Amino acid sequence: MSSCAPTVLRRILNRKAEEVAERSRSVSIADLETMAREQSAPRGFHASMQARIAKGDPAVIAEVKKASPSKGLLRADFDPVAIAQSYEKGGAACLSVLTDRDFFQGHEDYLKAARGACSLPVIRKDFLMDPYHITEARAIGADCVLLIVAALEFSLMRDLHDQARDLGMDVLVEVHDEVELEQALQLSTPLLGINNRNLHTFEVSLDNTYRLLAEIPADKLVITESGIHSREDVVAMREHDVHAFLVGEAFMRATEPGEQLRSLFF
Ligand SMILES: O=C(O)c1ccccc1NCC(=O)[C@H](O)[C@H](O)COP(=O)(O)O
Repeated sequence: MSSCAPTVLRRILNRKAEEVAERSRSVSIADLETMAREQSAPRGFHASMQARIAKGDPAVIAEVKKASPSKGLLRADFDPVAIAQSYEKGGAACLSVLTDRDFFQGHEDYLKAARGACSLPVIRKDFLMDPYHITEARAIGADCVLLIVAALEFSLMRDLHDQARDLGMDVLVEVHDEVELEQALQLSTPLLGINNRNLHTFEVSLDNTYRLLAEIPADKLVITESGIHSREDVVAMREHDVHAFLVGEAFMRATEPGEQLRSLFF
């Protein structure tokens, strides 16, 4: 492969732009707005995380993720309803559901099914890059959306943030390095994710969280994302005063994802 080959993040974003064009030909933004208004009120994603931390517990966002570009298929026996119920029983604060179809084998229906099967708030985990995506997120029932700084121009990211907030959703803004962090801190959302995975190279290092922590004001709720696999990882993060986690693979590979959550975190 030539060094000029697009990274997986670039390929995902190119596909997302095509997807918005395709989808808006079959479902108009006006139709999505109607569907969004018909949804039950958003469940408080930030509030659920805060409540766990206030009790001294870890706040775990448990991910419903069938496959990934870096690891391929994670779970052949994939039932979003059973997974959501298992996570709730295991002590999750919130769910993250991958809705991207082409790279993660996700689906919007998985979010609807998972949210309908439990009482937890749910983030739409996808590569959202258009106002259409934000309205669509609320229309399928999402309580929170992910905005990835590496994927968005700042002014677009700010507009998507404001749109999501106007729709009553929380926003998790995700960074990987210092430059991205500077942009993320210009948004008012309290939810700040540090991804330990470089989305261009797939390299994962928990040191990424430790390095960026010092630059983050105390009013932000820091969530460490990706590459958490053991109780030792959890203990080390908590020793650094990181109490919120987004975990996918380590749970998805377990027979009973919620039991795995409990054994890693409680
Ligand atoms: O997981 C991937 O391979 C991936 C590749 C390219 C862009 C994003 C990717 N993952 C998204 C995530 O951030 C993770 O699903 C999430 O943080 C959980 O990570 P893990 O616990 O390592 O499954």
